[in-house]
Amino acid sequence: MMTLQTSDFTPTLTTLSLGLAAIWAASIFATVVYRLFLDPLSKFPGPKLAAATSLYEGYYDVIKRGKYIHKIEELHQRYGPIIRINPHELHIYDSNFYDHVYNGKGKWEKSPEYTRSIDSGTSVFGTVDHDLHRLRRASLNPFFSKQKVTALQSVIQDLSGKLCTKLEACKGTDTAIDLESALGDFSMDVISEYCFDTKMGRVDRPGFSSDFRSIFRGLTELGHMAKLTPLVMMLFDSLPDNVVLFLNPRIKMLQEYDASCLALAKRLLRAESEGSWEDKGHPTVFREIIASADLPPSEKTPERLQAEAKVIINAGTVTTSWALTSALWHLTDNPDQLAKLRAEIRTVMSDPRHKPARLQQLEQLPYLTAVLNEALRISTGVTARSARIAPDRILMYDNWEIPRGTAVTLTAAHVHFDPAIFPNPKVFNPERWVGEAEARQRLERYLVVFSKGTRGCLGINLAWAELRIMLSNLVMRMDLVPFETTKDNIELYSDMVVPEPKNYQEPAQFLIR
Ligand code: HEM
Repeated sequence: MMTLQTSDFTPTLTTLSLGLAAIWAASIFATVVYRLFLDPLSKFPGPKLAAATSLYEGYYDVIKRGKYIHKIEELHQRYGPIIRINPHELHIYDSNFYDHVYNGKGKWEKSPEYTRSIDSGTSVFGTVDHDLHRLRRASLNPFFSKQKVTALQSVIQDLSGKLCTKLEACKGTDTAIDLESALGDFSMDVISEYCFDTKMGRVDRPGFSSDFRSIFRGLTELGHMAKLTPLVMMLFDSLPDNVVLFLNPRIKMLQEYDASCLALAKRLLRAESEGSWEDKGHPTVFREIIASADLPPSEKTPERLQAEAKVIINAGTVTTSWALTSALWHLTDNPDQLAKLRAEIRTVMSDPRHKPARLQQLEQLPYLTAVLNEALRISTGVTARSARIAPDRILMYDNWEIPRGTAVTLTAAHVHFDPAIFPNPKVFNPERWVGEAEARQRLERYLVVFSKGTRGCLGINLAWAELRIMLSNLVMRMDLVPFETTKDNIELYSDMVVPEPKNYQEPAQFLIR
């Protein structure tokens, strides 16, 4: 009788493996050949390696930690104002072209490569399709209008007052405060109370040992890897909660927040279906979505509401707290500017502890606006490239025809540091925003920190209200003195979705005097 030996299989398995490897290599070869010679984007300048594979971008962003933003600038100097920076994306370095791509005219989609680095596609932020985005955004817009923010300013005032009182308790002590985290706690409390009528009580907690900075900055670490392959986020999302917690125990706070958003969404949906909805007079984002007559039931599931809550809190906290931290560091570094700012605020706030100024008064102060414009410019908000795609038309840049459906980006930081628009761009100079209305408006066109157009920031009015109220209360109530903190803790060094300074492991710390 014939016996079957393991070795009888060996040639077959080897042949099979080799065959598969050959098919895989051939498909990669074909993809590269297509990208380099046949793809409509192949006519655009740029390094061939970047056109052939996303690993080129990955090297700068994953291995060298968020440095593609600077490499792209270098590539523009070599190849010109429009270049292909990865197999699917064109990048333009021309501040005057920003609002040709980021605007509200015609259909604009987002690129899935970008959105998947932050969101699974269920929230307004992560929506790729133009029409679905319009529908989702329309239900939220009224809630974030200027009128609504002005009406709900007491939420911001109360929390700002609480944080100032807590900071004042450290006056004259040697407690060094991680200001970004303290301000992050404030922003998170504002958003959860303003948007969801839920108190997180982060400012109320004793002490300043906040987990805010490590959590939110840590969240962006996966972003660049997720851009390279969808598998990263799929894997991360499919991990059970306790595994995620084991890998990063600090994430607990966000898990609890996610769970409470889901519970709240379920409660409200149940109340709606039972007709027991109790109107407490404080609108919430969830209620706006549930009440929207235009959104179909599939848009009102608890999971969708939860996704919206998550993205709003993520988008609104690190950004606002970083802009404030940057403003305060630069002001302490420029005592003349701080004195000028205080003199202006004093005209509407003679007793900061007991009678803080109203938002409408603060909005009339030109130097306060100038300081914040400059802080927003130099701190630059979001560093991630957010591509826009015109799905139905050819775009023109100079004599270049950009095929329909192509991902096109400009980088906000390149505009904010363009010396032709902002001379000495690395210098904090609020004075550049003071002057004739016409010149100021011209300059404001280039402040793109909130992006522009249909996909621009949803929370811009809320952000401005927080910035004005918090900065004016802080500078009028105390002196902040940087502690072991230099520009290396503040200046943009890497793009980790949000700006990251060189000394990113150490927070910007301040003593209170
Ligand atoms: C200084 C503070 C802020 C800055 C610099 C900022 C910046 C931005 C930028 C650049 C975008 C566009 C991103 C993209 O193109 O993909 C954006 C979108 C968004 N922001 Fe803000 N943001 C700030 C505050 C806020 C606040 C306070 C909230 C909410 C409470 C918020 C909620 C959102 C949402 C939901 C989106 C997505 C909008 C959409 O896709 O329709 N942001 N933000």
